[in-house]
Amino acid sequence: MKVTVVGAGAVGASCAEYIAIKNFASEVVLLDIKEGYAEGKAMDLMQCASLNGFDTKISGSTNDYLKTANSDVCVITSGIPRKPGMTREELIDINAGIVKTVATNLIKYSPNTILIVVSNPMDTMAYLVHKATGLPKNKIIGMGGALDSARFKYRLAEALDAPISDVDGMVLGGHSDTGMVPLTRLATRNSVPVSEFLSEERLNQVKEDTKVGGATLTKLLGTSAWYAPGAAVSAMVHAIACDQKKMFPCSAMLEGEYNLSDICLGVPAIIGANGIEKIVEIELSNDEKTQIAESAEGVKVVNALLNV
Ligand SMILES: NC(=O)c1ccc[n+]([C@@H]2O[C@H](COP(=O)([O-])OP(=O)(O)OC[C@H]3O[C@@H](n4cnc5c(N)ncnc54)[C@H](O)[C@@H]3O)[C@@H](O)[C@H]2O)c1
Ligand SMILES: O=C(O)C[C@H](O)C(=O)O
Repeated sequence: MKVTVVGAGAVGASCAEYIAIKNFASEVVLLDIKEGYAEGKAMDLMQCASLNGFDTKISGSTNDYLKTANSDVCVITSGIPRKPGMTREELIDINAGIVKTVATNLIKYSPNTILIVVSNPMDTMAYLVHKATGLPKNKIIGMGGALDSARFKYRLAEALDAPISDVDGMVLGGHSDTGMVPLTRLATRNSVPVSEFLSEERLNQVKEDTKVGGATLTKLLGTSAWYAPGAAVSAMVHAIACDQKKMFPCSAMLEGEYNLSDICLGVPAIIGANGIEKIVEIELSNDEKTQIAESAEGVKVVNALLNV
């Protein structure tokens, strides 16, 4: 399994590190536009190999896409992150140009690759990659819901005073401060609905804290987060590499599912060797359906800013 990660910044390097530590990929290529940066990150990461016990070969490239040729999976993390006080949507002008160029370059050398889109505003960037590359819909996966669900579980465990491994839950909808739809109704602690343990008010607090998870970290860090984003991407790459058929909420191109079309939005999907192998349509309450529809409206407004 050969994986390329474009953008050797905070998220890209974290993603490469987690992929290597899990030892399922033979090769990871880090590519960045900044001269020598990806080579430096790759060398630093390779010097962890004997300490962390992995055999994955990590190499760096300054914008030379030939080195990415025949990648099975390519991850796009290139672009600018937000600063405190900004929304993800404000990144569109700069990131759309970067993501479009990067995606086009990647598929020139790896026409059969699966692309995982991370750069923000992610749902719109995934949509742009569909329009720019014409790859089949199973081959373009937007990463957002895996991260948002991990944050949801963190907040649920905090509220329950329980270990995170006791908790399960999922966040659908757009990867934005207002568009996320944490499914509190379906969240459980060891199969017991969390509403058995938490008041409606506390659950609403969990929901709100989850939705602003990225903004909270951006305020604390001065730039956006990277450890959990990197871990979320590596979990998805792992599912592809090992054909796990694991269900992740991810941004998928919809063609009628959830009554939506021509939009990439966070929905549950089975991820395996063929990328998005199935979009899972779960029964939602009327209130949840409304929230998903509103979330989709928000993403469509941002998509309309693209020249596609
Ligand atoms: N979808 C998610 O859940 C999620 C999570 C975290 C971050 N993000 C997004 O990921 C992106 C990266 O965040 P970060 O914290 O790693 O930023 P960063 O600034 O640390 O890294 C970005 C890297 O991209 C590189 N780059 C810029 N233009 C490029 C090009 N044309 N080709 C190759 N490389 C290029 C930069 O040189 C830089 O090293 C941001 O847009 C951020 O908002 C998304
Ligand atoms: O919050 C951000 O801007 C980055 C990312 O989308 C995140 O959720 O951490």
